[in-house]
Amino acid sequence: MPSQETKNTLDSSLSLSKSLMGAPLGTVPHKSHNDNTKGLNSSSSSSSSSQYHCSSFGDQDIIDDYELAQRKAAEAAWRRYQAVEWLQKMMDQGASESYLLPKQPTEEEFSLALRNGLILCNVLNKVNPGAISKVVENPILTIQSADGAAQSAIQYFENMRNFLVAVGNMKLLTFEASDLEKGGSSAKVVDCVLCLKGYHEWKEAGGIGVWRYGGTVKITSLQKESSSFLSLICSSESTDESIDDSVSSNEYDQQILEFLHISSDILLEESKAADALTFLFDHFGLELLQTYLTDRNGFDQTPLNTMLIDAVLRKVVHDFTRLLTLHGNQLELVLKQSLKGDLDSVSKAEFIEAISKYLKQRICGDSNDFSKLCICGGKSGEIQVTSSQNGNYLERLDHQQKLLEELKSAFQVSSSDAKQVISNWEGEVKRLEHHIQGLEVTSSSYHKVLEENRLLYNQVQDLKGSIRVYCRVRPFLPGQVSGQSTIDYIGENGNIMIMNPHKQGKDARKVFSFNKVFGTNVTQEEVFADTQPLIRSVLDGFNVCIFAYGQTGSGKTYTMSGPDLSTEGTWGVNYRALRDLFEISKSRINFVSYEVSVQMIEIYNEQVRDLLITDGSNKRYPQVLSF
Ligand SMILES: Nc1ncnc2c1ncn2[C@@H]1O[C@H](COP(=O)(O)OP(=O)(O)OP(=O)(O)O)[C@@H](O)[C@H]1O
Repeated sequence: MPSQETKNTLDSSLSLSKSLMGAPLGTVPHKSHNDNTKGLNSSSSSSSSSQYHCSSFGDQDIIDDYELAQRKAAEAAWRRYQAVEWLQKMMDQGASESYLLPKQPTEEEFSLALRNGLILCNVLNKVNPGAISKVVENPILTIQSADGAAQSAIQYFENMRNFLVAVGNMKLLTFEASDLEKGGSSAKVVDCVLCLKGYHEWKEAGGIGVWRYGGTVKITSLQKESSSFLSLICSSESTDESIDDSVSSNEYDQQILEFLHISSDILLEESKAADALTFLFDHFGLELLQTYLTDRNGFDQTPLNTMLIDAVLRKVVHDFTRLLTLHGNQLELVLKQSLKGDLDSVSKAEFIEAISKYLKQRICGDSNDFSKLCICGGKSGEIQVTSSQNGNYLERLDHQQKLLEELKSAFQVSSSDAKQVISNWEGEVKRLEHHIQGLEVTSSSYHKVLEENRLLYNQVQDLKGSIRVYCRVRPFLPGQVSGQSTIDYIGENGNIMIMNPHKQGKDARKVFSFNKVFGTNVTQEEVFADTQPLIRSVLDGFNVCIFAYGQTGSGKTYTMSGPDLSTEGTWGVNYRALRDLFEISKSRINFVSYEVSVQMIEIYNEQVRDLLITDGSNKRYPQVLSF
């Protein structure tokens, strides 16, 4: 990096460059200035004193010239630093040749380091792999001294020649091998390196569009002897040459370069413009081709051959080029008119304003007048076709625009409907959620109540007595002699008074107590009513046993089974109990799963008999007595 003082000098040089853009051209410094980087600090300070000294004498021209020369020297050094910085960056860290190139070399150091061509060839091979197939590696002698360099002249000449040929083939800025010798123009070498750097950066960025060095000129072969504008602005500034009147044209070119200084943003815009032109050609050029190929004269079946295809393609390109040329000419005419033909003293701002004005005119007035600019082989008919096609496109575009609007409004209606439905559903879901929560609360409280009820219910059953004895009085059977009944009295509290007609006095009557006594006229339903609550207790997990006891013919079977199974009204306790059992278990099916099994046995004469046996064996179980 330059020292602070040097940097200040460079900065001031740059700001001077800007201020020169609007300055009258042709001012030439009279004093030469030796471009020595290491002498920049001293030259900077000495120039300050000189400037002060000269101005005290009032010779402003001399001051300006000297200042300009100083600025050019600083700028040349700055460019050289840039070139060196890039070369060092491109060389591998620790490469043998990297130490040859100091960070801020003098012009002589710069030339000496590059003279053997080794750095240049290796860097070029990195930018463009394989550009130089063989690089002669013999750098040691060249750096020792100028004599050493001479000893390896043959080797480095080969490198340099290969480098210059390769750079020339790439259409980049080049220089003469002698420019690296004493008295040569190292500035050209710097230009070549910076040109290579620019090319490398463009390639690294993807290589989009057409690469132009400095944003002004497409690099082709550089004609040194050419005095054309292009070659002039391509030629390098020679700050190490003596600055006198003979280089006034160089000064002029330099200032033009500064005037046309184009930033990287504009380069990007240029690239976009190239893309736009490609799009334009794809869109209109190829449409033009289709128009030419459309059959209008009944030659649809005419076979095409390479020659015809080439001719048609050439015509399309030719017509398209003419269209662009017409635009260019029109632009030139309008600009000249706008600038009133006074092109000798036009400022950049005026030129830009004229272009803006032209653009506005095109947008406001002429943009629809496409037919004027369309060239279809000079045939007015084709122009009309293009105009009508253009009209059709506009109609179609309008139609599609309307359809699009309709679709848009339909979509908005559907969208709002959908939103309404969604919001309704959300409301409904919330309502259901609320309802379910209520049901959950009710359900849980219901189960609590149910449990309480179950406990209380069974407590009641228990309080009624875990063992209950009921007495049922059988009526006289048909055909029985209806003599006097021994039943004297049946009380409500479960007492029954039995009368013995064969006895007298207090022994004639005896009172027996039961839980309840059923008279002769009691129905099967009434008898079961007292037993029924116990069935629910069974399903609540309590053990219940109901059995009938009595002498033969007393009515046990009648009470427990009933006289007629086909008549539900006469069903006894067993059937009614089973019916309730199934009904209650069915009502609890969502909460409890029950298994019901039935066994029917008879104990008679101290023998147990299975009454549900179906094989007719009349099986007995004397061993069951053990339970
Ligand atoms: N409450 C009643 N009302 C009308 N008839 C009855 C009643 N109880 C019993 N009977 C009748 O009395 C008769 C004897 O009854 P049942 O067969 O039920 O007696 P049992 O106690 O079962 O006799 P066993 O022990 O011999 O089997 C039957 O004809 C029956 O229909």
